[in-house]
Amino acid sequence: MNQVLVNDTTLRDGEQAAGVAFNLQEKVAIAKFLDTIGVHELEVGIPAMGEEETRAISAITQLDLQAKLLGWNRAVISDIQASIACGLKRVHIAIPVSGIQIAAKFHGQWRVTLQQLRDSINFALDKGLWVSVGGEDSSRADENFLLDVAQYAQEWGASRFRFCDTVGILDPFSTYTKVKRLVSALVIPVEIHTHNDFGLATANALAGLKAGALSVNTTVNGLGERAGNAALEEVVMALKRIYGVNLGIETPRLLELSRLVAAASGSHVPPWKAIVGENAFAHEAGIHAHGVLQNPTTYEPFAPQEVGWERRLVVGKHSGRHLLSSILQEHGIFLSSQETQSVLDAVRQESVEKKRSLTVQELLDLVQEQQRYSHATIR
Ligand SMILES: CC(=O)SCCNC(=O)CCNC(=O)[C@H](O)C(C)(C)COP(=O)(O)OP(=O)(O)OC[C@H]1O[C@@H](n2cnc3c(N)ncnc32)[C@H](O)[C@@H]1OP(=O)(O)O
Ligand SMILES: O=C(O)CCC(=O)C(=O)O
Repeated sequence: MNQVLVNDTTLRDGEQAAGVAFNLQEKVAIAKFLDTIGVHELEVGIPAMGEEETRAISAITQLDLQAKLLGWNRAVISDIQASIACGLKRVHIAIPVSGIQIAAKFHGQWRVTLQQLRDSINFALDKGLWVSVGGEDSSRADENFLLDVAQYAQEWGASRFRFCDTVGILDPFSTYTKVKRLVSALVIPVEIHTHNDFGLATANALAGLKAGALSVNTTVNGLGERAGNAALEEVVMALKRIYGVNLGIETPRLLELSRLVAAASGSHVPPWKAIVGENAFAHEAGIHAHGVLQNPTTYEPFAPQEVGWERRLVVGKHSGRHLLSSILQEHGIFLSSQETQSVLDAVRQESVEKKRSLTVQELLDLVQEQQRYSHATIR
């Protein structure tokens, strides 16, 4: 897996998330950031969408980024002309490959579908473009038909084939089997594109890579159609930490990138989101905090700084004496075991009332209050 390339599609599939609409400045800022941290390839948008989108894509193509830039196209010549007009040198041409999609979009006329693909590949190659082909809905396609389309794409001059689990219906085992078969049948590299409808996008992306795909589509924060795509930060960190594959991406900036995309997309990242959620390195529970105070690796898969976080130890409903004492001692407060327990009881009560963990100041206020009224406490 050492040769894996990340082709991030935050600016295309990410932006397809319902309600998400980046402006030109946001698209440019995201592209620059992805490039700066070392993401290898960016799918920057869909030139066929019209003037506003082509202006943003053209602005990105003029940045002279290190990352390779790809425009998404239907198998339609005018789409490819729009990509050329943006200054793109690489085009992705998508074609539906499942019976369901060919029936709905091409009235079941698969020969017409293939002819359109051939014509658009020819057109793009004639214009000197690098061409990738995407099998939309590959996961639901008849497997022999999928192989035929991919082999035709290769024969007609495509340089890569994208296997798409468009509606996210695969699991890692079926992804592995299907992608392996495709990889074995082709000379050109395979790219894996997964969706998160069952929460398996990252796992499936990794399974595709294990099966021999050499390129993976990701989006920052897992943004994308419906339940989203495989998250860049998850794929990069899983490759680094589970498989020992370092892609050369500057991981300490992943949090900053996540915040940039969250702001531009107007979509909050859930606190429990892997890698970039605000609870990813927060510890409240007594047993965990006790362990982390001794040795952080007891409850952390890797150091928070590796992805831009600082560790947080917070007191709340589930905290225990060790954490409480440690925080208070940092503030010069040393309580007896009985006093600690009584502050802990008050912390639990207040956390339930506030429905959150407490700030350090709230904890200190509680201690002060407990000490002031200790004479009134029923023991
Ligand atoms: C799985 C994916 O994510 S695919 C990418 C999806 N992304 C988007 O749709 C976002 C951007 N899309 C758009 O801006 C518009 O849909 C456009 C500009 C591409 C096309 O807009 P419109 O001309 O208004 O068509 P509309 O979107 O209603 O319908 C899609 C058309 O593309 C055709 N089409 C869909 N996929 C393909 C394909 N891979 N190759 C060729 N034609 C295709 C459909 O059959 C339909 O054709 P028709 O107009 O001849 O019936
Ligand atoms: O590139 C393609 O072929 C389609 C990509 C896609 O977004 C999908 O199938 O989910």
